[in-house]
Amino acid sequence: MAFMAAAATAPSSSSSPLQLHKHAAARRSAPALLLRRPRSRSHRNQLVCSLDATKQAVQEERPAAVNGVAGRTDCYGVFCTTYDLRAVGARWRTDWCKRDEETKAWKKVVSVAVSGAAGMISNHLLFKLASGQVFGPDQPIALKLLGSSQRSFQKLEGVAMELEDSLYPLLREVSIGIDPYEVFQDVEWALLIGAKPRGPGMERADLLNINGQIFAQQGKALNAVASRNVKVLVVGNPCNTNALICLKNAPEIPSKNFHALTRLDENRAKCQLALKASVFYDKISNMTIWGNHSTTQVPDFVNARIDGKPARQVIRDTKWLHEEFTKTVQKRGGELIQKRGRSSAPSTAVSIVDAIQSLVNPTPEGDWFSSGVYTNGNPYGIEEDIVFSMPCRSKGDGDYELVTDVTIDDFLWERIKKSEAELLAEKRCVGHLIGEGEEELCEVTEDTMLPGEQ
Ligand SMILES: NC(=O)C1=CN([C@@H]2O[C@H](COP(=O)(O)OP(=O)(O)OC[C@H]3O[C@@H](n4cnc5c(N)ncnc54)[C@H](OP(=O)(O)O)[C@@H]3O)[C@@H](O)[C@H]2O)C=CC1
Ligand SMILES: O=C([O-])CC(=O)C(=O)O
Repeated sequence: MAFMAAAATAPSSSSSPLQLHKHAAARRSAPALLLRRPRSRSHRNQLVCSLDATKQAVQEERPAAVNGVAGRTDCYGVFCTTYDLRAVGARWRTDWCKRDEETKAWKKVVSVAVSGAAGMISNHLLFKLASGQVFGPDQPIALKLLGSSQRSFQKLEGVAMELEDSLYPLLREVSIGIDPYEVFQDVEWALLIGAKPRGPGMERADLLNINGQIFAQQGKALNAVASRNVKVLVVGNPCNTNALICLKNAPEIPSKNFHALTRLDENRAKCQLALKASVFYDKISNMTIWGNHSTTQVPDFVNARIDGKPARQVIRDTKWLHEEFTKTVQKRGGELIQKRGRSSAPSTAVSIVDAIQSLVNPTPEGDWFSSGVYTNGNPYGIEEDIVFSMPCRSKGDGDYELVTDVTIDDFLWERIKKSEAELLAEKRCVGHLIGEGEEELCEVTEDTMLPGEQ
């Protein structure tokens, strides 16, 4: 794993951050006064604004920065840059202390792991995370980027360099690696995006198996090294079953902390209702996606509201609701792939932001959001022990409760059961990954499709 540090409050220099680092490293052999860039506000206070700063800095100095090599925990780049205070001068010291004043209200750094960090979705998401858009403008962040192979390590370095060059003040640390046991150390959030796409000729069962292995391993790693209250959002497909595999392999982490992303589907459903009702998106509320993130998902127009009124009072076209709306949402991902040639990435990143924000902010009164969550005592009569998208509310503490005041009519129920059956079939395919039987029990149905597959 390699470390980098945010350039935002680094001293000004005509060198690039990487050059700056090399310069600092070159100076290291001289008995110069070196200061490693501190990572937290309180740490920075100690190092920069107190009289003992320089002494302590010299004691704390880490080994020379080295460009990252997979499997090594060396650091490079501006995140682990050492600074020569005498060279930088008094003016910079003053600025830093002033900045420290400005950041007094900052919270403790939140540590967020992202797998598939060199992929398309992460390409959008990481910059939203680093900017403060997700966790808030007073929330410094450490990003831990996970790739899958030696080959992807170089790509991760490129991603890290772009983060470095973005000068985000809240980005306190970036580390990259390919070993989940290293990358997930003490993380408070794990956004599991990395997964293999289904290749030509690959059976659905093969995809479940290949990606399932990834999520079994990552579940084990989270179980071993992550924060005991880590929140896990599984994006990589098939995300519901991957989330199930992940949580089953992490028995020491509450199952309730695991989510499969169905927020993109919720956003798509809101968009379609807004379009049909000719209202702005923010008028659509109480939108549930039931079930699997697949073409069997059930976008719920029965409980959805438009401008506070039941959707069916505003949209009188029942045929459209039953047929077109449902199918459009179910197949939106596939349609997009046909038009764009690749699966949705920016809108998925936005929906990941929405999903996190729904957990870290209180849900607006009377509203709810959808998430694929573990069915353990659910009030709807859905089979237990699967990951199923359902309506949730949060107090903003990272946790959620299921919403109980929903109506499930025959139309919804019939479709919910179909999605449930699909998830049960997927679960039978991954029995060997969750300690419940053999792969041979796998029988995938025609309906078992990702939104991107048609
Ligand atoms: N739930 C939802 O709503 C949606 C889910 N998705 C799913 O999200 C996933 C990612 O999509 P996208 O970013 O576009 O895909 P990309 O192919 O662009 O990126 C996937 C990334 O995952 C990495 N990866 C593969 N295996 C692992 C592993 N074991 N650990 C860490 N990283 C790994 C790959 O890099 P490398 O192999 O080089 O490490 C690659 O960088 C897909 O499964 C897609 O189907 C997409 C849209 C919506
Ligand atoms: O199938 C995919 O990879 C894309 C996907 O999940 C979606 O767009 O909803």
